[in-house]
Amino acid sequence: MDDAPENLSALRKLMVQQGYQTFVATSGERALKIARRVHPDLILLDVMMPGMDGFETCRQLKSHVATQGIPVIFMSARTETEDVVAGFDIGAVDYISKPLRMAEVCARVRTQLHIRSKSETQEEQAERLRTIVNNMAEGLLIIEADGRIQFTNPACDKYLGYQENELAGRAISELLNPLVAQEYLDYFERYAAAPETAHSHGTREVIIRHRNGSSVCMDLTLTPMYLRQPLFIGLLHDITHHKQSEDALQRAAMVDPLTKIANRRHFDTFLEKEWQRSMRSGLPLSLVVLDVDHFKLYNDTLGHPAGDACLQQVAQAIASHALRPTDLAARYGGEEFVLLFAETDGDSAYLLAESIRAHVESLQIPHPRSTTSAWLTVSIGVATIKPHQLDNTESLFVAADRAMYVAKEGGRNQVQATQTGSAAMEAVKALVMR
Ligand SMILES: Nc1nc2c(ncn2[C@@H]2O[C@H](COP(=O)(O)OP(=O)(O)OP(=O)(O)O)[C@@H](O)[C@H]2O)c(=O)[nH]1
Repeated sequence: MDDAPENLSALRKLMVQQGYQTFVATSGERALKIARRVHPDLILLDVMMPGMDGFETCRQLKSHVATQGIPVIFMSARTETEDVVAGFDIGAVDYISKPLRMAEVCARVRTQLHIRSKSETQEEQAERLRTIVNNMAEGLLIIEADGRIQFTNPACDKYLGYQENELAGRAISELLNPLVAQEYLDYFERYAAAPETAHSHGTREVIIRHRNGSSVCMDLTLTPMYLRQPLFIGLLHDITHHKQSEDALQRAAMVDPLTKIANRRHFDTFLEKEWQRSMRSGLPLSLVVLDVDHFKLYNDTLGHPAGDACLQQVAQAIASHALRPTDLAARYGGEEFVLLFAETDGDSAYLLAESIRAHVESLQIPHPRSTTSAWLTVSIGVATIKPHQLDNTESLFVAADRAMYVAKEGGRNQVQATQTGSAAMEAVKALVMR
């Protein structure tokens, strides 16, 4: 922009020669209009103009959001320091003195365009990265070597229930369990001491404390980075849903579909665990085996679906007696149920078995053709053992089964118990006695 047409045409010619697309204006108003319309990469502004001068034009360019980013170079015969400083204060990027030396104009224009194109790419890149970080589904954390959180993205804040910037400055130990946090801190320290030798920490499943106190299960991928200082980029991936369905599947695999109490597989695992515990503690373990009396007859008389419903009722009654965390009731097969009472001696187990028997009888499930009772009944065998290294669970089952058959033969609807002692211990004792 210049009010002198000869200056304008000389400048235009020069710019066109350099390969720039050029627009000219002889007044501030016209220059503003063109600037808003074509959004040029650079504006050369004459300072002294009739009407709106160059400084005012520049002020207006800078006050308008669409034009404030366009670099302005002043051209003026007024080259006193205060004029030049005033030009820069208004927001110019350069100040060229008149009369113009065209080679100098070209050099200054080239420099400004170069700076602008570079800073634009940097800004664009930063903007792109910001958009990605703010919109990605994964939670992002930047952690410093001392375990302090430097930055979190919105997904991370959302997963963990925090406001924007609320996590910055906090320690990761506030989010993780102390052992896991210490493991990470040790890793950070190792990496900070020798960044070139340390390996990536990879991905692991962690339980993170939500702001509301609950726990969320997440995959945390940690990548070390050296950006003027050692930093750790954490990526959080929510696996709570995945975990829930995994847990549901696992639970389903432990439950008998008909009666909804533990299945045989679960019982065997449970027994194995309690057996080991009992060996360490020296406390007795009692196994109760129950079999529904004349159940074939029940099915034959009332039909298989009635048999199923009856098994469900019996299962619930039995399970209601497994009250302690060390007790477990399970359907072991067909119409056979088992209960484990850990840390329970023979007398207590007998009493428990007797109350289960009475409970089933009290359900008064009609069994029209039973020769034992008008109601459905169960026969129960109890075996108790203080297991030793050389014993196995099999022998406990055999003992309880035998007791159960004694109950069947003794007229059904009764409990029979056997104190097996420890078969292995008995064998050892027998050897010593010899
Ligand atoms: N309705 C139903 N019946 C089952 C199920 N599993 C096993 N049974 C039946 O349970 C019956 C078990 O019969 P038996 O082992 O001969 O013994 P019982 O008739 O109970 O007689 P005792 O044990 O001698 O008192 C069989 O007829 C099986 O078909 C089931 O899931 N549902």
